Amino acid sequence: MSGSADAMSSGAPPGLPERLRDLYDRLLASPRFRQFATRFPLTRPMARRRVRALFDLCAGFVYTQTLLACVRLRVFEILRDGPVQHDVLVARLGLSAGAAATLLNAAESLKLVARRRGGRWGLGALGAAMVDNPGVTAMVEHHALVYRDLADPVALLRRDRGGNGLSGYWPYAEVERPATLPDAQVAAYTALMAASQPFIAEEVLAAYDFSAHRCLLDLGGGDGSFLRAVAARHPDLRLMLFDLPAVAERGRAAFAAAGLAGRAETFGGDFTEGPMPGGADIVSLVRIVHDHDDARALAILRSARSALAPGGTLLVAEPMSGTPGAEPITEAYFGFYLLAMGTGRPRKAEELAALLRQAGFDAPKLMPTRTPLLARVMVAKAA
Ligand SMILES: CC(C)=CCC/C(C)=C/CC/C(C)=C/C=C/C(C)=C/C=C/C=C(C)/C=C/C=C(C)/C=C/C=C(C)/C=C/CC(C)(C)O
Ligand SMILES: C[S@@+](CC[C@H](N)C(=O)[O-])C[C@H]1O[C@@H](n2cnc3c(N)ncnc32)[C@H](O)[C@@H]1O
Repeated sequence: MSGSADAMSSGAPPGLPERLRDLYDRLLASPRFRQFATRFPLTRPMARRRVRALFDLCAGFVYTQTLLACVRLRVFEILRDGPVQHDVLVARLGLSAGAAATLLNAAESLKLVARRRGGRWGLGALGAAMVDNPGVTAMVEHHALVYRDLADPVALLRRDRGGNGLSGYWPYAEVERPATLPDAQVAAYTALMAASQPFIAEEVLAAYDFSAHRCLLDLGGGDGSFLRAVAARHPDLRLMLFDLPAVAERGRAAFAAAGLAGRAETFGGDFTEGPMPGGADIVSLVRIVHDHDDARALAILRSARSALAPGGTLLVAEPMSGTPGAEPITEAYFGFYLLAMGTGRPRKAEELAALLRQAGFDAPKLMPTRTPLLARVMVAKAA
């Protein structure tokens, strides 16, 4: 991994004066120097790492599509209970021997599957993480739409706001009155959010202890998946869900199906306008603020503030810019994703904290999360 970390930085030794850094960049950009560095034994390993890192950037889509093929052909499900003989696997994939070999060799190189003794295939280190991981599986499928918008990245950048597919997938990002959206337009994204909620909820629950609270209001809470995850850990907590009417309706049905109708209330409306339901001593905004430009984000935070008495708690959970080690995820992935969606941007913790203060919250504090690249958690108090 050190190779790719090295390639991630500009490569110049840290602390190098700007003038020398310019020189260093010019050296690296020179084809003659690159040829020399590839020949010279002491620089050759570094040169190889750079070639590999650049090749990975060139080939990323092929790696992605290898994963998609494995998901669609249910490779991880087939291998979940143990290694399978090559011929049996090929038959279950329904591919020719040659095509199956191409897929399996590619998947092996990407650590999705692994060769096992006796001509069998088992799960690779990364393939194992795909087993019973419906959130990531759903995202892999969802990326077909994301990459359609990114097929012409320059056109997307020139348009500046909104792709062709994603802004329609998240219609609240583009319509004037999102509260009027019908069920048909919220169903797909609500299901995607529900499927991917477990890996966010786990991070939040490990970072913040809800046991001191009586009632949690989740603003933009989707079908209530986050609230149900918190409820499972905190049996005495009352739950309130606020989302667009069509989404809140899905939440109401899901609470009833989970036997939580007596503990959970649902509210349909627009969280940029209010009014907000009262009675909560903690409000959560999970994967919400980064969806919106500053003015709307501020309106949502003010709504959250209006739902709380002074001293009440606000919890914001989402991926944030400036997370060490997560730069390609926050800057490249979520940066482009939100550009294609048409509103919002990943914010640095300090930028979020400034918005929170503007909206009437004090003492914003970043709580350590186990996997900050998936989500960070900021907590603040209503002033
Ligand atoms: C000693 C032994 C036996 C082993 C030691 C080795 C060891 C420690 C192995 C670790 C094994 C392990 C625990 C692996 C765990 C792997 C996990 C949990 C992997 C999880 C991966 C998660 C991924 C790839 C998440 C992807 C998430 C995506 C793509 C999210 C996209 C979100 C979007 C598009 C959100 C949209 C919402 C919006 C619109 C922005 O608001
Ligand atoms: C990215 S999803 C996050 C859902 C959920 N919090 C999660 O993390 O799984 C954003 C949510 O905000 C809701 N939303 C968007 N605009 C809204 C508005 N103006 N008023 C209320 N809810 C809104 C959407 O319906 C959706 O459920």
